[in-house]
Amino acid sequence: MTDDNLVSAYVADAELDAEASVRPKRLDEFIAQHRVRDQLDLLLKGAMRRGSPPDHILLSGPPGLGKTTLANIVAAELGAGIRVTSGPAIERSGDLAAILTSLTEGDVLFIDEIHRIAKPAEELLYSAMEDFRVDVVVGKGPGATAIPLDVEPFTLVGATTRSGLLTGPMRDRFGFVAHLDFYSPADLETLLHRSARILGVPITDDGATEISGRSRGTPRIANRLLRRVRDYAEVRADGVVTVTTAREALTVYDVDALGLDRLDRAVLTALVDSFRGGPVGLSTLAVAVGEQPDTVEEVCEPFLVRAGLLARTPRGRVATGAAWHHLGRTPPNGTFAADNAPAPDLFSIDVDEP
Ligand SMILES: Nc1ncnc2c1ncn2[C@@H]1O[C@H](COP(=O)(O)OP(=O)(O)OP(=O)(O)O)[C@@H](O)[C@H]1O
Ligand SMILES: [Mg+2]
Repeated sequence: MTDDNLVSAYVADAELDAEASVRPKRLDEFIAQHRVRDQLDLLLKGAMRRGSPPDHILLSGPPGLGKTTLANIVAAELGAGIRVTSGPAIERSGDLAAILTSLTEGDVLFIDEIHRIAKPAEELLYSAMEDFRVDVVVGKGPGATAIPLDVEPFTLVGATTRSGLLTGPMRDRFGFVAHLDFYSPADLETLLHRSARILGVPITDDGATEISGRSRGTPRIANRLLRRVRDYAEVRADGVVTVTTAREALTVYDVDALGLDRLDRAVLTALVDSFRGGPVGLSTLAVAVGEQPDTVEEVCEPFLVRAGLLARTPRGRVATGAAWHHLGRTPPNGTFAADNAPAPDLFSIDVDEP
């Protein structure tokens, strides 16, 4: 992972091990998201009392907020085995049938990115979810026969960052749907203290506050910034993560006080300095920062919009008053939101569906 995507919500392969070391294993270690936690707690305890698997569970929400973590927690709380696969990995319905028929009673089947599952496999999944059986077609052409096979009662846990792309029939087959929201800075502070304890990193309260404010409401980013600040504190200071080491480290890594990285700031600076705040078209803006329009649109804009720094209007991209202020400039009169209304609540806006 390069410095440039230190605040990306997506996980890099190289950091999977680092993530696993701080991943909560049980529901009571899972920070915040109290509503989801309470509901899950009831669902799982109810099922265990009855001695039958709980309803199928759909977890939706932006990357890095804890869907995979919760899927594993569900299995751990049930004392069940877990099989893990993903929508893109299931290319043929036969692949899925093989997985389903090998499940043992009570297993959890976790399908990540379930919105990307191929259509024939999705249809097979319907009957497995509903009736715990699948029809496996053997042979081709007129001689093909469908052999019904039983599937042991199991719980499907599906995860998606794009719940809007799920088909209606798919969504209807989940008895429990949980939507994960962005975390408040206070929740991320709690999370950072927990991770620091596990990693054996001394951290002060103001150090945690400093990092939490730059983490874009996302646990994955908070943990990643903590690892980088730890490096800095160990190499350039006495190993303690304080407000000072956090600030210095994140300056080195180019993550600013709002969690914007170099490209985010380049976009805002171009908008403000070269286009007087806009409106300006996406492709013109992308050329100005030397990036592909897709990168600007998909990597930078979602957070800039959520943070109330950039607006997409029919005439193009516009810097808000908050963006001018963030760059230390005074917005001219008439700037979009130049009255500088309070920044929108960063953590309650649903950006699941672009
Ligand atoms: N509520 C939480 N409490 C503590 N740590 C958390 C919490 N939520 C997420 N994390 C941490 O954040 C990291 C990312 O979480 P996770 O992998 O579950 O995200 P995800 O929603 O599955 O992301 P993606 O959409 O990219 O698959 C994990 O390493 C986990 O340690
Ligand atoms: Mg995941």
